[in-house]
Amino acid sequence: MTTIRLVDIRKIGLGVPEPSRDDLLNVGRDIVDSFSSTGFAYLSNHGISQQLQDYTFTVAKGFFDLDTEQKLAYERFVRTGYTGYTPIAGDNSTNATDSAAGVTDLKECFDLRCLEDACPDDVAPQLGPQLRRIGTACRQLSERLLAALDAALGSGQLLTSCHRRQLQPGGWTVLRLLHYPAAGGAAAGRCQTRCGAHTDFSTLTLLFQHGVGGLQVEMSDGRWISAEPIPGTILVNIGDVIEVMTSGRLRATNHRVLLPTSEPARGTARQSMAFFVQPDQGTTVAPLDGDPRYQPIDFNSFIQDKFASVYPTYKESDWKC
Ligand SMILES: O=C(O)CCC(=O)C(=O)O
Ligand SMILES: [Fe+2]
Repeated sequence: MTTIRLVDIRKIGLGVPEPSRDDLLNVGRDIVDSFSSTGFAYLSNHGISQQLQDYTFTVAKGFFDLDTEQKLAYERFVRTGYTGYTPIAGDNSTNATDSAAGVTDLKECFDLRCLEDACPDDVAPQLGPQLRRIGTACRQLSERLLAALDAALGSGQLLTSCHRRQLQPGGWTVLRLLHYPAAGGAAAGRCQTRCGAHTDFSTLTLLFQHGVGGLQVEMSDGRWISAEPIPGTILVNIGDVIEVMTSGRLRATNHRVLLPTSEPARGTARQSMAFFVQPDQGTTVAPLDGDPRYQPIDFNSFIQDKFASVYPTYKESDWKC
């Protein structure tokens, strides 16, 4: 049976001041090995402290527990730009893949695009500072992972050099808090799933799951396997960018979070956090080997088309950070 591998990244984790080239290559190979079977890997000994993660989920919960009107004052693409709050049914993942368009996600989110962006300080004073703290750690870790992948894929400094603006003006990387409310009784309304099946539009995604599982990953034979949270690990997956770069040798894998059908799981809320590592503005992504089956992607247009397909409220205005 295929399972998602666990990769010990201690030698390139944030506990090490500067990883050696050999360690980047060796850990990169282990990660690529895991990606080639499932598109995912659990990373242990990454160096992002449990306390930092736990407190972020506590602060996030405080924000999501606010009144809807207070959260809607920061509605993404309506009251704010790329940093902001997405209400339930405001972003439907499945629409990006066309496979089941019209399916509505029972989730709400808060995204941070640039560290200096305004956050809801009046109603959630801890949210901005905490997102900046964990966002900075995620950026540092992703820089290590990109360097390891560059070494393992033989791409020189290609990945490293097109992700220099993470959470800064000119970058597309984003940190997203997700909250899937309890779905007991009528709460689910017209929502049919927690997060519809999709691939990520990212290069890589770092996913933090807060205790409650439900994430599933599609294998190449069409079976879905569970990606339950493993304490102390971060789950990382490939997005569309790496699939194009490697001409499909590494595939961006479909994944989803279903609404549980039975109690008490249905009545239990779920929280997660995703750090979507995405190329800087102005990047064109092309297959490393020039494979003509994969057309180069202008990432600015690519991501805006994706936003337009998942966000009913998306407008192209002001995409510069
Ligand atoms: O909440 C999760 O575990 C998955 C979320 C996800 O896949 C996404 O937001 O792209
Ligand atoms: Fe995803």
